[in-house]
Amino acid sequence: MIKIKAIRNHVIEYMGALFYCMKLSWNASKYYTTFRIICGIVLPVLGIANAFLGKYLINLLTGVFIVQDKNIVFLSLMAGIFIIGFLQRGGGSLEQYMQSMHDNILNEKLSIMIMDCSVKADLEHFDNTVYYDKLQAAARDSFSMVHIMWNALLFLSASISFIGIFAVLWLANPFFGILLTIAAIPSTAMSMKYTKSIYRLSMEQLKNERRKGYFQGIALDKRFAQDVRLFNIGGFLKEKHYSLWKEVFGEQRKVARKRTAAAILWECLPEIVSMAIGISIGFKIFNGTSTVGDYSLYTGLIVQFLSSFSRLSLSFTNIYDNKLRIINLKSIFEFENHVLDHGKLELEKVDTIEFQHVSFAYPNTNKWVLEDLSFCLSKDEKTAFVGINGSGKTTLIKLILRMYDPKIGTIKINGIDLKEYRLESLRANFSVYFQEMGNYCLSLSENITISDIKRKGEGNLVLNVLKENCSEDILEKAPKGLSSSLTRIFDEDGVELSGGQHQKLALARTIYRRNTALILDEPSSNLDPKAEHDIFENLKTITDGKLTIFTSHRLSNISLADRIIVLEKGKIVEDGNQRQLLKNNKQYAELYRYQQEKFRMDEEDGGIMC
Ligand SMILES: Nc1ncnc2c1ncn2[C@@H]1O[C@H](COP(=O)(O)OP(=O)(O)OP(=O)(O)O)[C@@H](O)[C@H]1O
Repeated sequence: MIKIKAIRNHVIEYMGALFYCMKLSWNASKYYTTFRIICGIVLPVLGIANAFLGKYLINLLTGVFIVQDKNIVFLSLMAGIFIIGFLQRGGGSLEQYMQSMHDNILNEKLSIMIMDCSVKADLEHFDNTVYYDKLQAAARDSFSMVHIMWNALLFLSASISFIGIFAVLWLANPFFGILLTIAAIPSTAMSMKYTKSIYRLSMEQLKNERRKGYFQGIALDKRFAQDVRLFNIGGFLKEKHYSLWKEVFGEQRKVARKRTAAAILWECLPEIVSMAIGISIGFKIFNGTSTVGDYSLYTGLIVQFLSSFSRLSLSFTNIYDNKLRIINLKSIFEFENHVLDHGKLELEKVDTIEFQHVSFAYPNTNKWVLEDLSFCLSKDEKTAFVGINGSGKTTLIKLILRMYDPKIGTIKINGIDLKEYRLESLRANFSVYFQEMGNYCLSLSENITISDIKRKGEGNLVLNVLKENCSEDILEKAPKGLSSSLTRIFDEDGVELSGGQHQKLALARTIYRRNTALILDEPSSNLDPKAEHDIFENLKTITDGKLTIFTSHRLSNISLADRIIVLEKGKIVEDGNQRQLLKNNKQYAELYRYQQEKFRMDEEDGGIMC
C-alpha cells in the first residue's frame, strides 16, 4: 500500500516536472516548441517506413517479390528511399538548428526567472545556506535544464518508434519484442538508479563545490590580488582548492566506477537476444519460410528497436534527473518572504520616523541585536547614531528600509506603520549610503545615475552632483569623462579609483537621489581629512530641511548633528545634543575624550590628524 502511494507520488512529481518544463518551453517560444514536436513524431515514422522499403527492395532484387513492371517498381522504391533519406537528413539538420535556437531562448528565460527570484527574495535568505545553495544550484543547472525539452521530445519520438517496431516484431514473432524488452530492462533500471544517485551526490557536494569556487575566486579576483601577494597565500589557496577537489572527485569516481561495471554487465543482454533472433530468422530463410528481405527488415528493426528503447530509457532517466533539478528550481520560488509587500499607501515624503518599543534579532539567531528602542526623529533634525562596533547602528537603518522587519514593536513614518506603505514607494524616499557599498563595472555616469534609474541623468546633473560632493577629482584621469568605464575589468581604458575615490563616487550616487530623507552609514571612513571636511560642509546644505540620519565613528563629524543617540549592545543609553552628552559625562563623553586624547597625542608626536 505504502509502495503504491510512493509510486503514485513519483508519477505525479514526474508529470508535474514534465508539465512545468513544457509550459516553460511553450512560454519561451510557441513556434520552436510546435516544430520540434512535429519533428519528434515524423522522424521515427520515416525510420520504420524506410526499413519496409528496404525489405521490398531486397526481395525485388532477389526475385522473391514478383511484379509486372520490375523497372518501375525498382525506381519507385529507390525514389521512396531517396525521399525518406532526404527528409530524415534535412529534417534532422533543421531540428538541430531549431533545438539550438530554442535552447538558447529557454536558457535566457530561465536565467531571467532565477535573477528575478533572487532580487525579490528577502535579504535574510542570503544568510540562509540552504537557500543560497539552492539558488546557486538553480543557476548552475539552468543550462542543463533546457535539455528536458529535448528529452521530452525524445521520449515522445522514442515511444512512437518503440511501439511501431514492437508491433511489427510482434507480427513476425510475439516473443521477439517481449524478449528484447525484457533483456533491455536491467540496463535501463541500472542507468536510472545511478543517474539518481549521481544527482543526489552532486547536491550533497554543492557546498564543497561552492567552497572550491570561492578559493579559486579569491585567486582570480582583482579585489584580493593585493592581499594574495602581500600574504603570499597563493599556495594556501591552491592547497584548499585541491583538497576539496580531491574529496569531491573521490566520491564521484566511486559512483562512476560502480555505474560502469553494472553497465558492462547488463548491456550485453540485449545483444545476446538480438543475436538469437538473427539466428532464428536465418534458419527460417534456409527452410524457405522467410526471405532475405525479412532478414534485412528484422535486423534493421531490431537495431532501431534497441536504439529506440535506449533513447526511451535515456530520455526517461534524463527527465527523471531533471525532475529533481526542476523541483530544486521550483523550491527557490517557494521560500517564504517575511518582509511582505502588502501596503497600499504611497509615501510622498518623510517628515517623521518613530520607533515604538522595537526589538530585533537576526533570523535563525537567538540574540537581540536591538532591544526595546523608542525614539522619534523629525525632518528638522539631523540625528547621529553613535556606538562601538556591533552596537546595532546599521541594523537599525536596515529596519527603517524594511530589509528586515522588527520582531517586536512598530516603526512608523509620518505616524503610519511602515508596513502600510508600498515597499517600493517606501524605499524610494530614502537616499542611503551603506558602509559596504561597492561600485559597479559600468560607466562613471551610470555609477551615479543607477540610484535613480527612472530619472534621466543628463551630463550636467551628474557633474553638479560630483561638484557638490567635492568629487571632481574622479574625472581627472578619466579619458572619456563621465562615459569612462569604472575599472579595467571590461575596458582597457577604464578608470581605477582609490579607496577614498570609490567612497566619494558611492556618496555621489546617494546624493543624486535627492530625497526627503538621507541616511549615511559611516560615509567618511576612507576619506582624507580635507575631503571629509569639504563633504561634511556640503552635507550641511544638502541635508537642510531633510530628515537626516548618519553614523560615524569620527566624532569630529558629529557637529553636523542636532541630536546624538548613543547605542550600547542594541539599547539606547544616551540621547541629546553634543553639549548635553558631554555634560552628562557618560558613554559619549568617554568616546569623545578618547578621540580628543588620541588627536592631541598625534599632534604632539607631529603625526597627522585622525
Ligand atoms: N546578517 C546578519 N546575521 C546575523 N547577525 C548579524 C547580521 N548582520 C549583523 N549582525 C550582528 O548584529 C550586530 C549589530 O551589527 P551592526 O552591523 O548593526 O553593528 P554596527 O553598530 O553598525 O557596527 P559597526 O560600527 O561595526 O558598523 C553585530 O553583533 C553583528 O554581528
